[in-house]
Amino acid sequence: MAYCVLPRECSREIRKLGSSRSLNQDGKMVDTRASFNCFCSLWIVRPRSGFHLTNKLISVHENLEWRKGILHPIRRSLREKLRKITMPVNMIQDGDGSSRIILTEPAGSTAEVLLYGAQVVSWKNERREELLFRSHKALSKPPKSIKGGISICFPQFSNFGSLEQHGFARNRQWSVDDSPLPTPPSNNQSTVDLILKSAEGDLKTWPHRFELRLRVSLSANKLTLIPRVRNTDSKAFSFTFALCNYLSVSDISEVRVEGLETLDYLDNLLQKGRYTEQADAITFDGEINRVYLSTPTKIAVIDHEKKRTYVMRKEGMPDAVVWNPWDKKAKALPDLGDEDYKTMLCVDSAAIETQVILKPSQEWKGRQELSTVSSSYCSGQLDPRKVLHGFS
Ligand SMILES: O=P(O)(O)OC[C@H]1O[C@H](O)[C@H](O)[C@@H](O)[C@@H]1O
Repeated sequence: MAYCVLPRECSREIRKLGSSRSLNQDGKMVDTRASFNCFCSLWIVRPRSGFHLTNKLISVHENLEWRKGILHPIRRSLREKLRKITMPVNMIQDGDGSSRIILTEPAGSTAEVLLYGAQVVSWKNERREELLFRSHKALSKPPKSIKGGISICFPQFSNFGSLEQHGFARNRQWSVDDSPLPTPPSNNQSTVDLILKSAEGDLKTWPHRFELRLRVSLSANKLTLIPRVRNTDSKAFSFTFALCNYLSVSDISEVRVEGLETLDYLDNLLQKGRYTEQADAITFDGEINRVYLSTPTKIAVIDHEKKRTYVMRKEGMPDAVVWNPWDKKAKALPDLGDEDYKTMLCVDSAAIETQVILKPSQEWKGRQELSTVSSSYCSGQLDPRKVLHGFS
């Protein structure tokens, strides 16, 4: 059984495709008692409304349509029409009871967000290439979040405090936010707003009432995350925060991070001691686990082998964490494949060194934009001007 959120604007187009029938798991038309037109005009189709959708319906938004009882690649004329309308947000309830939201946009890129932990577990470009790493040994069952994607560290980053590693927000069930940010999402952007409110159980370990919101927006070649924390308590509280981004890279030995040179960092491998980065750019030949402090708003992760550069822009999160476990640590981590360290790099947006302090009713807001560009070479060297300044 699937939940499916359909945009009202799509209904006319889908009506043209449809009949008063639905699809079964094999993509074959089956009779339904109600009319297809009718449920297309609803925003949210819930099981209790009597309509049983299968995940195949989602395929409409993945450039497939059904004709004569089977799925076909979508016709260009229809695709053009769908391009002009706001893109849909689809929520799927999987067999194991977990819920995932699929974001799509006209150029063809997609993202997947779990309600569990508000974790982004997939971001694919228009060529269907996965841009986020996911462990081969990821434990995908709650209460442990999946190792990979983008996870929320709140109210504590890592072990910088007495709570569980990275805080509890990534191990809680979130909901879709029905009072989201007032600014409407812009055109050709697919957005979902999620919320986590303090629960009685968590007040025992972290005695502060809060609302944590996350907006995830997908547009062509760009994934934007906007976290917000509101103090709904009667006393002030403080927290650390991070968006833990597992980037997929072709070979960690060929990766270089620019934008962190000359900065001070706390080295988690050396009792959080403070050091100054001496290298021109960060390259990798062993375990690294550092919190770079007061970083610029733009950081580039250059994957030489793939000729792809991730550009990260961030606001409200002055620090940046760089983590790769390398071979020994990878082997010791139960939910990471032994060789996985070669194809991943964590570069996190974070607020760690200076805790965020919120008085009652105050709100903190961060923003992170991830995009990719093709890396260019000039006599075998990367042109840093292009990477850091030329692709806005
Ligand atoms: O394995 P996780 O709990 O998801 O954490 C993954 C990593 O996140 C951050 O980058 C920390 O600096 C690391 O110390 C930690 O191991």
